[in-house]
Amino acid sequence: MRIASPAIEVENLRKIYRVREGGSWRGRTREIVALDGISFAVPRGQIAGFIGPNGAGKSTAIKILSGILRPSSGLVRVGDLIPWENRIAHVARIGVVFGQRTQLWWDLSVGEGLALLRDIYGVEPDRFARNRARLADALDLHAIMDQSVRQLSLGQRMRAEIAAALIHDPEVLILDEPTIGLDAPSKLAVRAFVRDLRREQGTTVLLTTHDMHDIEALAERVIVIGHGRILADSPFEALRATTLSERRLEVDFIGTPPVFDLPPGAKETERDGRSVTITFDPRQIPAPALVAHLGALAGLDDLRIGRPAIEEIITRFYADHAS
Ligand SMILES: Nc1ncnc2c1ncn2[C@@H]1O[C@H](COP(=O)(O)OP(=O)(O)OP(=O)(O)O)[C@@H](O)[C@H]1O
Repeated sequence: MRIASPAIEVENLRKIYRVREGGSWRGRTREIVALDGISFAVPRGQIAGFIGPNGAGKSTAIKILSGILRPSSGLVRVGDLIPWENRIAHVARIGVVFGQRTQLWWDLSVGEGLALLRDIYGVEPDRFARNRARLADALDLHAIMDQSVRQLSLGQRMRAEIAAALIHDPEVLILDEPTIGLDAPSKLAVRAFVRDLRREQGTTVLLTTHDMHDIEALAERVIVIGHGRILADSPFEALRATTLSERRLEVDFIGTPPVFDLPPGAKETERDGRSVTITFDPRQIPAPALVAHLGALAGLDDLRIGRPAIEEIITRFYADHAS
């Protein structure tokens, strides 16, 4: 049996930018190593998060994957094609959404823009009609089909951008900050759409975002990049587990909290009015044992166990690898 090749393969990818010091053509050149030999593969049908702090090299990698930029060395295959060598065949197989800039034409209506893309990609009329109707339903575009892109709200424009990226049924969708600047309902709509797309069409998705809720909602796997290198590549839950096993217990008392001892593995980190926050390592002291220990205290009113927020996990992860 032939094992299907991954949708995206990246091997030892390097990109070095050469910039002139001081901007003058006579100045000395300086090298910026944006990608320092990254490797990863995304299997067909997976949603992979691609994250990292500012300047990590994400945009550079995405530009190479989209065929916009040539690497200095290394190998990339997207659906068995080398993006910068087979540009025309490559763009027919991928869809790209850049949250920060539009791919549509400002002066055309959404419908006209989709028709232009039909001609550019050579999508047959039947398939175009089916895709247009499906995307208009799923992304709620009917009311804005005749409106020019210039007049759209950011949320409407992002929905139109996603439709434009998918009108030709690409196998791979690259999303670069697809929820940036959107309000909460629009973010939820984009996430729900991407989830359905993967389930119904089996599209492979590479998702770059600084919104960790996008990652938590969508990515089965997270590739973390920093200083042009892969820092981690694992299921999101594994990243959470290796980064931080810490849990938090908030304890409210009816009056002023008493002073109390804690078992090993737990420590008091905050006292505020009637509440005390305790952080603990569940490998040393399981939550039920800690709760039982506190249950004996007088004046106990309420207990809440929580995990650190996802932003905190990622911030600590970046900080641990900052050198
Ligand atoms: N055209 C360019 N010329 C020179 N240096 C560049 C160029 N584009 C990016 N760089 C540099 O390469 C490094 C990686 O940048 P890149 O834009 O890929 O990072 P990023 O992870 O996308 O960051 P962000 O989250 O801020 O968008 C940075 O040091 C950046 O200054």
